[in-house]
Amino acid sequence: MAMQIIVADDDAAIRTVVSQALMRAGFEVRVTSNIATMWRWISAGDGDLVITDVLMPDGNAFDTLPKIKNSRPDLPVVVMSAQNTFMTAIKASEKGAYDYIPKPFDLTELVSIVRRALSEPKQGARVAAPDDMQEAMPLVGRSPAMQDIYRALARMMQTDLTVTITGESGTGKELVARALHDYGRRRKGPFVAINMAAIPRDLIESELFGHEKGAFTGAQARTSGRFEQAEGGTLFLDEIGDMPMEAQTRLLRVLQQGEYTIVGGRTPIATDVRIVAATNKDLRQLIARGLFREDLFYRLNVVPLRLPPLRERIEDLPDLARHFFVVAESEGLPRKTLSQGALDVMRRYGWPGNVRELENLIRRLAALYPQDEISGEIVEHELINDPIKSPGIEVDGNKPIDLSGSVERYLAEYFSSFGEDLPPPGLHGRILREVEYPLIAAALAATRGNQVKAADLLGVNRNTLRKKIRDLDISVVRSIR
Ligand SMILES: Nc1ncnc2c1ncn2[C@@H]1O[C@H](COP(=O)(O)OP(=O)(O)OP(=O)(O)O)[C@@H](O)[C@H]1O
Repeated sequence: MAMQIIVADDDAAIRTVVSQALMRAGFEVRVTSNIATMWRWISAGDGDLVITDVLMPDGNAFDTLPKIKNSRPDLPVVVMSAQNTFMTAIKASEKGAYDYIPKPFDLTELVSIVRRALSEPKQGARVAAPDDMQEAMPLVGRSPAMQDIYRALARMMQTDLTVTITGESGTGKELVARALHDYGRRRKGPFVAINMAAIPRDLIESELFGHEKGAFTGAQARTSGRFEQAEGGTLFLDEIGDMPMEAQTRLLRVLQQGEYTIVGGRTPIATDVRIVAATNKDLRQLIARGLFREDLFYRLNVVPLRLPPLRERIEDLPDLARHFFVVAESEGLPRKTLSQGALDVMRRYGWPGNVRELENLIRRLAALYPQDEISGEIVEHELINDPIKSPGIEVDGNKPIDLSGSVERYLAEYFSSFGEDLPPPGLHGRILREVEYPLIAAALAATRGNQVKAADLLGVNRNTLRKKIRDLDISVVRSIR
């Protein structure tokens, strides 16, 4: 006997195309335009699988999902929605949906999801997570590329699988790692992040695994490592490509055996930590050059997740820009919008610094311009003057650059742009940041990203430099030479 699929959607066109595709694939189909009828059929024991829209005239399918899971735990429910956000994908998964498909969708894909759901062994009800999720949106963007990420994340939330996130700098790798933790089953445990590129190489092992008293010169007491701090939670290993070989060997052992020894210690310590790694380097290339262990790569790359650069999902730009303006507003900056011209300029731009660069630009626009609507010219001006992208300063004629004079002129213009009003508070910090950012970026560029040399050049302590790089959100690109 043919399997029966219940299709619920208030859009008649969708009901028609979906049921035709399913019937062609050999299924029996029943359609309805509302939740009440869908629930009546389900509670009567009808249907082998349900495909449902989220918003319907008589309610929200997410509210009915727990009821369905309760009365028929084995019945797979596929949720389709036009509200293609991170939260929809996560909610579908949390409420026990078998899968979530963003609209518009490909019918062939829908049919193959249905086939897969019906052929998989029944797992019974998944434990629905407590409904304490905030509706705050951690990830913004509705492009097809981000939809793929959301669906992958929704599936991985329910597992402890090791995930490696690749993507250019500023694409949101750390944010994704946090979302995996915050909405996953370890959300009650700690999230500990460690950036391999920001810690002196010879200290990485002891940072990660801790050390015994006297393990090396300067080790005055037993110290816990990040693994211990992340127990029961998630450890985010950022810039994993920068991990020294010895630390890689220890990490491999953790992944293979679930235990490690602290530096200078003997007794293995069992650990329960989910690993999420990230890199903006090509690990396969590092393997080829003998800088990364191949066996570790395979252990880490259980679930690879590639975050596309912003230029490959430029349709997300308006949503992202709006989001960052709202964030700026919540920090006390005035509300702003972008003109069509501004959006056009931004769409044409390449965004080498990805979402982080956009975020910084929006913050500058919100802080520095009095206009409510930002024009294309302003954006163009800001992008040309981006300290990171224009190392050479345009000097007219042979006039020497007078920094104080320039700042003075800038401030005069800035104040006058507010007319009778004062600029938003926090001016001191903002101006120093504006000066400090290009200064540090220039030092890093001149030393090809070598932080030791850059610290020397600037005459600051290495740790101070590291802190500033972090605080100012400067992306350090190290060139190999
Ligand atoms: N999809 C997104 N929605 C909202 N904010 C985002 C998104 N992606 C990135 N961001 C923001 O952009 C900034 C950079 O993101 P993040 O630090 O996660 O990038 P990254 O890939 O880890 O960068 P790096 O490789 O340089 O460490 C952060 O402030 C983050 O909140």
